[in-house]
Amino acid sequence: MESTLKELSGESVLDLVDKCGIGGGVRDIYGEDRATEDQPITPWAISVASGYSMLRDPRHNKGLAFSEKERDAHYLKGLLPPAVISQELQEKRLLQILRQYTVPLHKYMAMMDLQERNERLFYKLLIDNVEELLPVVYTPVVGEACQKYGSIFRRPQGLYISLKEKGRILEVLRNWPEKAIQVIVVTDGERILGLGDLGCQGMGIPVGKLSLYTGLGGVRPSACLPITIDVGTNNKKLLDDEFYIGLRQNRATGQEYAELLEEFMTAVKQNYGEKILIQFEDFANHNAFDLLAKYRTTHLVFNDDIQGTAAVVLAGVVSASKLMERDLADHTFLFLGAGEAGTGIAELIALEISKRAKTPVEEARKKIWLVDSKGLIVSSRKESLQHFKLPWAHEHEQVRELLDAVKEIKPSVLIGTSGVGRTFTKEVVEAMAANNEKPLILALSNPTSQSECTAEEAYTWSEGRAIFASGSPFPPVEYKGKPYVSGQSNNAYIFPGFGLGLIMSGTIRVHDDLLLAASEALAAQATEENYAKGLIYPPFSGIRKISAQIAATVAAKAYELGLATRLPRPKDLVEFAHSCMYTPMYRNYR
Ligand SMILES: NC(=O)C1=CN([C@@H]2O[C@H](COP(=O)(O)OP(=O)(O)OC[C@H]3O[C@@H](n4cnc5c(N)ncnc54)[C@H](OP(=O)(O)O)[C@@H]3O)[C@@H](O)[C@H]2O)C=CC1
Ligand SMILES: CC(=O)C(=O)O
Ligand SMILES: [Mg+2]
Repeated sequence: MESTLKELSGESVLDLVDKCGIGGGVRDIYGEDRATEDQPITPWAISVASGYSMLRDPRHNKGLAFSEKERDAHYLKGLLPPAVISQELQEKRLLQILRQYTVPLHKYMAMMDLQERNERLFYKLLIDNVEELLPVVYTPVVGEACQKYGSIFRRPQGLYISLKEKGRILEVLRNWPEKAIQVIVVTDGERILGLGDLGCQGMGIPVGKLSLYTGLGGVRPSACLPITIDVGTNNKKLLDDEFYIGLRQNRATGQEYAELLEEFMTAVKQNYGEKILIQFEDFANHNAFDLLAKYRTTHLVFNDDIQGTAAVVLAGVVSASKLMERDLADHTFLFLGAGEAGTGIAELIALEISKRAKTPVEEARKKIWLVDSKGLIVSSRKESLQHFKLPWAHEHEQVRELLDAVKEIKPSVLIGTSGVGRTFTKEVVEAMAANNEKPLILALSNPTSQSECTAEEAYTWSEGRAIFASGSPFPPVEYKGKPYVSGQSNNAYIFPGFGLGLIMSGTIRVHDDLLLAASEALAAQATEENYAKGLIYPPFSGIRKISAQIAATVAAKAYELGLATRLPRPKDLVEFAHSCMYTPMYRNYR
């Protein structure tokens, strides 16, 4: 292997491991990413893959793109029809097939089949057509896929850890075939998008998020591990469903739950080391905040719903402020929904305002108001509020309805994080438009069915004046003959680049300043051209470049804070980020 790597890069294995492995960094010990398209690489497996097994291995399979030489050398003759076609042509054919499906779930299933069959083609298709395919492998369609996961189940993806494995979690982790894991996305399935408790069927979410780690952030697929922790479900419909794939019992809670999670967190570190990144995803808030608080000082963890969402929304608000010609500190914010996303965003906005104005964060919080299922969060409710709502319990009389809260508080920014669809009614949007020349309205709940309002509603009810973005995408809208393109305010803008930045710098802990850095990097990517169209985020079509910028900015901040362990610090972090990114082009096999 050493000579192969030397040929490829002119460096020894030790040089490479030193550069990319020890002390963090993206490992490329097989030289796959360094090889140019015309340089041959070895298709490493436990043994050299060949013949039929090579065709069945999604990491090496190229289908009809195997050359004559490769077919000869790897015992593929006769296993493929005679035609040799390029990856580009394969991509064209697949796109045509996908576009023929009229049912979105069928597109999702076709994409999952492709991922299982030919990994590089899957990622090439996704990267080249990200705006078209993001809604398929991610929200909204992944939501429906999770709801029907048992019925559409074909081959298992990811690792399932259930209560049955208590006491043996390390053993289960070791069953996973890849050893050099760098990022885990884990859920317990209790709050899947805005669809509630989907138990073990939440697996679609870590699988989808990790596809984006690779497609959008360039983290090697073999370094990604999706995990679902199955402690049961309280979803009666699923428990009664004969095709349900999870444990058929109500959720474990309290000590039983905490012990399983503790064993999991310990086993992950034992198996993969200190620098394994663990992303908590779609846990219910009664566990999410506690897990984050418990493990943020001992593990490299972050909660995407609380922290990733906060970074992307802060970036959107900063961009929108330019369009609104206002300072961040001059806004008044009102949230519908005071859970993970709502309070996470609120806290990061307050932190940014306090840093900019050099005022205490408590002062900055006073301009931010939240409404939960019981109404406006006010100080007279303090006795019964969950701990994460307490900082937002300002002095005010009780207000039950969102519309009344909008009229009383007169926010310039309205953010929906309730998980309940159609809650930004015509009256609510009209009230926002009555108080603001350009109201900023963010309907963040996913999937589309749970969006607080549609793009069309936001533009029509505000007479074309709203600046609007949503968690799941909406098609362009025409209002009074004028086209309106809305943005997608989704943590997918942040977590792939954020994770890459942590990994490539060997960062050992997540600090709030890293989230602020990621947010700033994203906001800086929005251009005048985007603003002119009313867009507060750059389009997803440029996401790999955006992710590299985010990764570099996050890594730079991590070095500054002394949290990065990959030394020496690369001089040009943007260039380093690009060089670390997985590219999905086929490689030639010797
Ligand atoms: N766009 C993005 O990137 C992201 C979007 N989201 C979306 O945000 C939504 C919420 O997620 P998350 O914060 O984690 O969920 P949580 O369960 O933590 O919070 C939901 C909040 O909404 C409140 N709520 C529920 N129903 C109503 C109602 N009818 N009126 C007013 N408030 C209500 C709840 O009130 P109470 O506390 O009283 O129960 C709670 O405060 C989901 O749909 C999710 O998909 C989440 C993360 C990222
Ligand atoms: C986007 C996301 O993370 C959510 O809706 O939960
Ligand atoms: Mg989520």
